[in-house]
Amino acid sequence: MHPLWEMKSMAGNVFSAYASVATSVMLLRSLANDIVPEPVKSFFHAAFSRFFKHLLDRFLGRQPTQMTMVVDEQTGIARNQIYDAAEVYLRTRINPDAERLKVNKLPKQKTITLSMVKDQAVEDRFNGVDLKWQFVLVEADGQKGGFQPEKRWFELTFEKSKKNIIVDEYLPFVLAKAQDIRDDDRAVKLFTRDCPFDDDDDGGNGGGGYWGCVNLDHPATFEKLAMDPNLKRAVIDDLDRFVRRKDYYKKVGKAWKRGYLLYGPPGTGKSSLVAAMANYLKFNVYDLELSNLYSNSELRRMLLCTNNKSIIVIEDIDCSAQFHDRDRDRDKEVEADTDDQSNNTKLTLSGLLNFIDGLWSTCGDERIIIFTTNHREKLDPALLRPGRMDMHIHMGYCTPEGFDVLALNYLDINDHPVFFPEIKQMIQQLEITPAEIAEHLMRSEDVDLALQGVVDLLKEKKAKREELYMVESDDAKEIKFSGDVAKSGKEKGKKRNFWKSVIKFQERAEKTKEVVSGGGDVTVF
Ligand SMILES: Nc1ncnc2c1ncn2[C@@H]1O[C@H](COP(=O)(O)OP(=O)(O)OP(=O)(O)O)[C@@H](O)[C@H]1O
Ligand SMILES: [Mg+2]
Repeated sequence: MHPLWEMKSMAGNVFSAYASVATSVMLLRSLANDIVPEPVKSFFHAAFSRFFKHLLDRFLGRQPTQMTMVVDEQTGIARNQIYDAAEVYLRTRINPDAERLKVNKLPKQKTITLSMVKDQAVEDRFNGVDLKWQFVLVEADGQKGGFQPEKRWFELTFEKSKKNIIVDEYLPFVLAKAQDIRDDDRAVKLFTRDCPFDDDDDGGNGGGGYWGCVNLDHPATFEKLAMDPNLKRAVIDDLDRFVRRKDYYKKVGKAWKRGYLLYGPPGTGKSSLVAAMANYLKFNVYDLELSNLYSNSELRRMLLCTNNKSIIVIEDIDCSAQFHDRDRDRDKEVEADTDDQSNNTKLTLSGLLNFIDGLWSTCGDERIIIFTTNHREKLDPALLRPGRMDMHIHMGYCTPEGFDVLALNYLDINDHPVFFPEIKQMIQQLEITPAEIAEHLMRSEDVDLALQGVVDLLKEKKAKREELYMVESDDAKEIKFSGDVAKSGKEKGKKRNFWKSVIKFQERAEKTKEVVSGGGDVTVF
């Protein structure tokens, strides 16, 4: 056959095949039209068109359909939480090789932060979805008529079909992550009643008018604490368990709070342990001085003005004279109740305990309450009852292991061939506090001189103790109270308030900073 005829007949075949397929499709369509209900039809129609569009995009090498969400800095007059969270979160996503970055540090921030510059983009990936954030900034403009303030927003671009994942999972993830980062960077605050400042500008009601606060820049950490390693581990584990058990507390119907009683001689690190706990958990500390309070209602008001994620510390609970006899307290309350003055009863132990157990249980999360005492034996049994304080922590005299921690902390040394064995041997035989040793370790920058100071201190102590033994049989009691413990100032009622000294120290540091930076132009508050 002539090739031209051959082509013609092939074209004819193709045409007739196409015509028959088209007829069948039309037939099927009209059949389907009659049988399949309208909603099902439109569902399949949308699904098929999406599928074919996707195939076509793939085939032509086109990007799948993207969508962009605009995250404005403000929503109306309020700040947009997603914008703020994105700003914080994206710091962790910025490519460190970027050619331009913004660098910031606020006065109360602990670390320097990097942030995006105008038009910078940051890529992210979440559950297999690729995302791109872009920071857009339109500078303030006073040229064309009215003043246009600076406008900032983020544009978040991703594959359109993943919108639900972004809204339901990714953005909540960004919000939570940003909160974690903020918590990490947050300076721990110390609240006391008569603090001269109130620099609590974080928008919370942590002060509530009753408390003044400063940043707690105390360097205490668990690593620096000289205490029994097993006990230290147990305390850290207990804190970890406490903070991660929110749901558990809810399930068993218990308030999410925990109580610790720290006891031991003066200078063994009880207050330092509280500061270490606060730094570890990033919880604020409220120093509740009971001697300043006169009624249960005042106490209740103060406690209600404390924030979640906080430690309330009541130092030297044994020194609060009114807290010795609970029965007497109860009698007083009954009297007051009959006078119809129940809200203004005198401050009592039962008032405190009731508040901790009752009212407070229903308002407030993640609270830790810590009592410290030098004399556990003097405490009201109500405080010691099992279940009242969840953990009793004994801070004891310095041990050889404790000395290792102190030497590393104060002198940066792990060992010393001459002094270490001698010091450790004497420490084992004596009752000496970490505070006393720390004080001597700080006396010189010269390692040998500092260690020699500790040896002299220990020898002196040893000699005194031997002297004490020699006369003990005559009149033990009298001699004991003329010894070191009595001279510590504690027994004489001149106890130094740890938290006030922290504030004083920080005040002094601030003033020194002003002198250095202000060239003599000092402002004294
Ligand atoms: N266990 C310790 N580890 C490290 N340093 C300690 C320890 N105990 C005391 N110190 C040092 O001694 C100082 C005083 O300790 P701290 O105020 O914590 O003792 P305390 O037990 O609270 O005493 P007090 O019963 O008098 O309140 C601390 O600032 C710290 O430098
Ligand atoms: Mg103390």
